[in-house]
Amino acid sequence: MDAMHLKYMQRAIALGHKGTRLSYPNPSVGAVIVCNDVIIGEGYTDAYGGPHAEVNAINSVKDESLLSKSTMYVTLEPCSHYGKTPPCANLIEAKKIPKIYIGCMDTFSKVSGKGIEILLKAGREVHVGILEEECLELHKRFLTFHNKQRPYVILKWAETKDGFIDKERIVDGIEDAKPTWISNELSQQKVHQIRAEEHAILVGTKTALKDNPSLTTRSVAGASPIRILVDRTLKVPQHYSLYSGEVKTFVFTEQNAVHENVVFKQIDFSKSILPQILAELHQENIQSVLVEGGKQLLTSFIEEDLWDEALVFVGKSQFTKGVTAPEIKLKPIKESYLQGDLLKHYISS
Ligand SMILES: NC(=O)C1=CN([C@@H]2O[C@H](COP(=O)(O)OP(=O)(O)OC[C@H]3O[C@@H](n4cnc5c(N)ncnc54)[C@H](OP(=O)(O)O)[C@@H]3O)[C@@H](O)[C@H]2O)C=CC1
Ligand SMILES: Nc1c(N[C@@H]2O[C@H](COP(=O)(O)O)[C@@H](O)[C@H]2O)[nH]c(=O)[nH]c1=O
Ligand SMILES: [Zn+2]
Repeated sequence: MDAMHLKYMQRAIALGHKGTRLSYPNPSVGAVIVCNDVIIGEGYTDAYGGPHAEVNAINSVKDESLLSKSTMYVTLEPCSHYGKTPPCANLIEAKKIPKIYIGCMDTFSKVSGKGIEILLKAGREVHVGILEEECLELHKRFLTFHNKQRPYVILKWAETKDGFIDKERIVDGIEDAKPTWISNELSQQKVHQIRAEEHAILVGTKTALKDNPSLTTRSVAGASPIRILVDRTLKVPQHYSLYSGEVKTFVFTEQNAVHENVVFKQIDFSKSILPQILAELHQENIQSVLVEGGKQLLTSFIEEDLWDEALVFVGKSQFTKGVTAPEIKLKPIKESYLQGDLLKHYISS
């Protein structure tokens, strides 16, 4: 592929990343319009209900007469259906844009191939699969949500150099519950950034009991994800942070209960809870979930093969004993350093 096409698709991808989370439940698409090797328009998907990337890119072009001599680069197949806005494929056709380079197909059943069909029928030159891997990465949450009928699942934990996620610690007092910090401050800020990119965040009962987490994004600019707690018998005290009401919170339980700051969702604990939780999150239109622990909950996602990515921060300390870390029997696809902490990035096979 010509380097020029890659360069413009790269720009479209960068634009797409700007809209992540804001566009839910729409995918955050990026689009660039080029005429005579000059970018004359660009855009990304607005917050839900607002214009799609292609519309914003077309509207940003000052001299509309150039559109009939231009090329559009768009990260995802243009839509072909009437949702909150009319189909982008029809607009591209109406504006007489002759060439369209598409990053990846939209496998969402209402579009899947139909956007491309409109453009081909209109006699346009269409190329599909430019920087496809990067475009699939950009749209991973949206595509997983529609293809697998569940949110994109990211596992995350911090472990010591010798493989522990916590010290040996008995918390009966409950009042003093707080996490044992393993990763450094930079990693903790990175975690807040990761939280800001995801739609929801999930923890198990013992993590909530021992750590009293807030699960917010307080050290970065983005919004906090919807908080989700698994608490079969409602052991977590209601003066704990998860009941603060500062962020929308769901509690999956077997109990029939009511609290003004959380939504209780009853599930059947006599069978695997993960498919039930994921189905309910799908129902709630939640496209991604970050699972932050603890060991039992993370391990069940690994054993039931219901995960897509894992992020493991390895700190410098050693505990010798304590709560052992979950295990992923794969090689990381990437390793990077954050001021001495190692961040291992796994992709489910
Ligand atoms: N370093 C790090 O990154 C992190 C460390 N931690 C640490 O991990 C420890 C907690 O881990 P762990 O003890 O494994 O506890 P979890 O947080 O995984 O909670 C376990 C409890 O949650 C419920 N539960 C979890 N998974 C399932 C499942 N698949 N099906 C049904 N119920 C489930 C059960 O509750 P019930 O028994 O009521 O049915 C279970 O006893 C703490 O010490 C915490 O500090 C936690 C998160 C991150
Ligand atoms: N100990 C530990 C983590 N612990 C995770 O962070 C949660 C606390 O979140 P918050 O209350 O928002 O600060 C805690 O319950 C657990 O899920 N995370 C890390 O990145 N590094 C660490 O060393
Ligand atoms: Zn569209």
